[in-house]
Amino acid sequence: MAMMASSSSQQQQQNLQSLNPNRGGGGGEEDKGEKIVADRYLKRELLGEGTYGVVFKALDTKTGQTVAIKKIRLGKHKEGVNFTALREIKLLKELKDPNIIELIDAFPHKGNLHLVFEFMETDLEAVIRDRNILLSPADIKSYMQMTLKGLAVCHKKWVLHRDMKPNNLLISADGQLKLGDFGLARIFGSPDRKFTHQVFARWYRAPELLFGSKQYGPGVDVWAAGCIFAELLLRRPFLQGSSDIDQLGKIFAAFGTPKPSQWADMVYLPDYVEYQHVPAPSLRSLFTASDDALDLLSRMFTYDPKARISAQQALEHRYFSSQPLPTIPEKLPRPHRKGDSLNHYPSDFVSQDAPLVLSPSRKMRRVTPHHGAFEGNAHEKAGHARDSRHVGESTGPSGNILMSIDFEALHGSRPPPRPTLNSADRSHLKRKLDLDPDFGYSH
Ligand SMILES: Nc1ncnc2c1ncn2[C@@H]1O[C@H](COP(=O)(O)OP(=O)(O)OP(=O)(O)O)[C@@H](O)[C@H]1O
Repeated sequence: MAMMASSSSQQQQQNLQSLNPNRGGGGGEEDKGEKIVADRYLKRELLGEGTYGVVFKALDTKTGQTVAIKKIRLGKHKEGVNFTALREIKLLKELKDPNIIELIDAFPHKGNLHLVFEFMETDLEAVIRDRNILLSPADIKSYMQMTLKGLAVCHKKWVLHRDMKPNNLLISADGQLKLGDFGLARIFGSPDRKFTHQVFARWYRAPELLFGSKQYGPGVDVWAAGCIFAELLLRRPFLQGSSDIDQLGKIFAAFGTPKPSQWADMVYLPDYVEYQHVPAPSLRSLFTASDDALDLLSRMFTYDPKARISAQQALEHRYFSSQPLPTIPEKLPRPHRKGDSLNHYPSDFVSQDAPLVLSPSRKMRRVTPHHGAFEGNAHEKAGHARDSRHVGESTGPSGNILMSIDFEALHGSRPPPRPTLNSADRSHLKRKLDLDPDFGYSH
């Protein structure tokens, strides 16, 4: 339901005005030029660039509060933000909860939509990457509890996140974790697939999405939260697929290829391809965690989205009521200053023996330009595998999962050798996952 081009600009501004009834003036905000930001928001430094556009720090002169303004390129939405999007933004403004980042304001300026959020000191990715931070089981429990609380509130209102990953889990000065970017994927469409950001989002994607499901639900966020749980335990991203096919391969290597009895609807999904059977190793062989933690993790990683635990049920799991109780947010360890840990990798970062954090630096993630070679759904990436509808058979004599990244195009060099993943060799599985793709990020 795109807004009609003829009335778009004025209508958009009138609608956006309605998002912020406190702001004076009518539909002529763009005429005021730069002042529209300065009228209320004193622009400070650039904080970074994400999937939807740049984010800068600003001072809200009305309240004295420091805020983060996300400037959303309307790009393909040149005809304006559609009415559905406006309704959704309004809904997000009403979504107030201690574990959801507050959308304070929304307004158009110079053809961009500006979303004003409360300013947050750091994010969970920075915490996970900071080698100076020791995360106790109680700390991990606390971060997971806050993540699930935020999710449960949104799911209760039928809002999905769809882009859960550690850098979207922002942390305030008092240690509260808040879900950021909520609902943006639904409002503005899936993040621009040409940006490398998407590559990392894949690591958190649920199997039903990788198989092309169009009718997915809150389970996709719970799966992603499971990946974040795993990442907190391992201190590195858990399932780092290099393509959608490879992502599914890694999921199946970790949890076993799903049997029809586990997920009957799987075969009907649009991009379903058959994988060679791999048995499930025990979770205990992959994670060092309590029985309660592993039980919850396995419920969050349940294949059938209908059988997967909900965010609310997860909060009621005994993991959260058993000892040790979650650390109170103020006492949680955090990096000293935003970005510090990211700019100064400790020497053990490259050591083979140390737990490796394999995602690229934030800088690279923000500004790396289009690399379409990364993208495509499972169907497309299956290539000849799709023709036979049997990935395990079609990927070579050893049955290796198809690798679809053009490393030469990306980095001008061959990728480092990669381990194969659909071997059923349990004893080596954990090591294989550990070794997995440091595919040239440091190039
Ligand atoms: N509310 C906020 N307070 C402080 N910094 C923020 C806030 N929101 C975003 N940022 C910072 O702005 C930068 C860009 O954020 P943005 O959310 O647009 O993208 P991202 O999270 O880096 O990547 P992606 O778009 O893939 O999620 C990041 O450094 C992020 O930490």
